[in-house]
Amino acid sequence: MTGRVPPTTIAVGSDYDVVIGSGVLGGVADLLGPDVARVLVVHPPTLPELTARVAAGLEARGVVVHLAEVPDAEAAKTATVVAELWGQLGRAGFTRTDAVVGVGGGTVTDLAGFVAASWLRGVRVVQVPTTLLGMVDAAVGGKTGINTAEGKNLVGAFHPPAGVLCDVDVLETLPQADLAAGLAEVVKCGFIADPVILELVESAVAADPAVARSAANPHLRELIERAVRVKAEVVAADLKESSLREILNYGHTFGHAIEQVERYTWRHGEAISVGMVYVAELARLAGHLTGPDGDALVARHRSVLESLGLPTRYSAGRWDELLTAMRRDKKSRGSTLRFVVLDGLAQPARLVGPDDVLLQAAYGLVSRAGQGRAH
Ligand SMILES: NC(=O)c1ccc[n+]([C@@H]2O[C@H](COP(=O)([O-])OP(=O)(O)OC[C@H]3O[C@@H](n4cnc5c(N)ncnc54)[C@H](O)[C@@H]3O)[C@@H](O)[C@H]2O)c1
Ligand SMILES: O=C(O)C(=O)C[C@@H](O)[C@H](O)[C@H](O)COP(=O)(O)O
Ligand SMILES: [Zn+2]
Repeated sequence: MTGRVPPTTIAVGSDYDVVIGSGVLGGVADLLGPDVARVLVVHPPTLPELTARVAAGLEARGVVVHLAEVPDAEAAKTATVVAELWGQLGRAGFTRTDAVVGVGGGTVTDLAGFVAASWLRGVRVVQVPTTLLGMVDAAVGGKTGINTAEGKNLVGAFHPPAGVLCDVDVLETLPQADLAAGLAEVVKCGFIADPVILELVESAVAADPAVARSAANPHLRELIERAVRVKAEVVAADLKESSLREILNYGHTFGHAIEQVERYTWRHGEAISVGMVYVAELARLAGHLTGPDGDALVARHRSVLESLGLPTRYSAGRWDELLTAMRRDKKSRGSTLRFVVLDGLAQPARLVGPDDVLLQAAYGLVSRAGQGRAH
């Protein structure tokens, strides 16, 4: 895929680097610092070989490795799992010079980051994302967290990693649906900040739609780098989401609600795909997207996402549950819902407290009786 291309390093402000390339996994030990004696490697059950490679690399540098296998996917992001990992760290005597390494998709990097943020009030974490979504989004930016029964990512901390290593070779084994889910967050970066991303996706789809949705997408490396650059720039300016960072949450108010209502049986990127179409429709109804250009931009959301095999519709008849979940969105202020919308391509804005009639009308435009993930 990207075999001979040298690694690219993208700095997140002056805090840490995201390294993207082929065979970059060996860099984990260098990011942990000279004092580290113990490392907890948090990993899913699906990646035994990759985990063993990371562990062997650390052991070769004299580090004592403790492996923590956690449940796959969203089941990892629970208080129960966090408490188990705290127990493991305590029994092994982890001190402030020791560290956590997250090897896995976004669920693992969110969990590992939160465990590192909370242990002894903060130890070093190095993130080794193994999904496209983890590389372009979850592992970058220091947002860590877990879910509670009441909603998505309701408990967490801002805890930037010491570094992020994105080894693009590992994407070869990623299931196609997970690759496409990662592309949803890449496309998000295209709509909020970097339209070249959309052009690259559209040209790959025009050449071969099946290839465009796979790790063989000829633009994949550039897409990863562009999405990471968008995120790095935003996060460097506003780590704690006082304002600008909210744009990375485009499509997430409705998307997170779908995830919760569906009890996390939808992939995050799939839910965010529908969420982006929802908020594009809402922006049009609320007068943020107007005229033929506005119509075309809403249509482009559907065409790009559907061309990648991503869902753009959600079942009808779930409005009350969705609204309850949306009210717990972190962008809400009191009982006022706030959405990231577009005033145009790469022109993010905020929609504050839209009328319930508009909210529900936008739902009508993305829902169809009896349809779940179908387009
Ligand atoms: N912190 C943030 O800023 C941020 C940003 C975006 C998303 N997220 C979170 O990320 C999570 C979604 O992450 P995800 O899409 O990576 O899902 P995931 O972590 O569930 O991984 C998807 C699936 O791929 C498998 N997998 C991982 N790497 C693989 C590989 N190389 N080969 C084969 N299989 C592999 C996993 O075992 C899992 O079954 C959500 O919880 C979301 O909330 C966080
Ligand atoms: O980094 C951010 O900020 C984001 O919002 C990126 C999102 O893609 C990501 O899903 C994030 O975890 C959502 O955060 P939340 O604050 O809405 O839980
Ligand atoms: Zn997301």
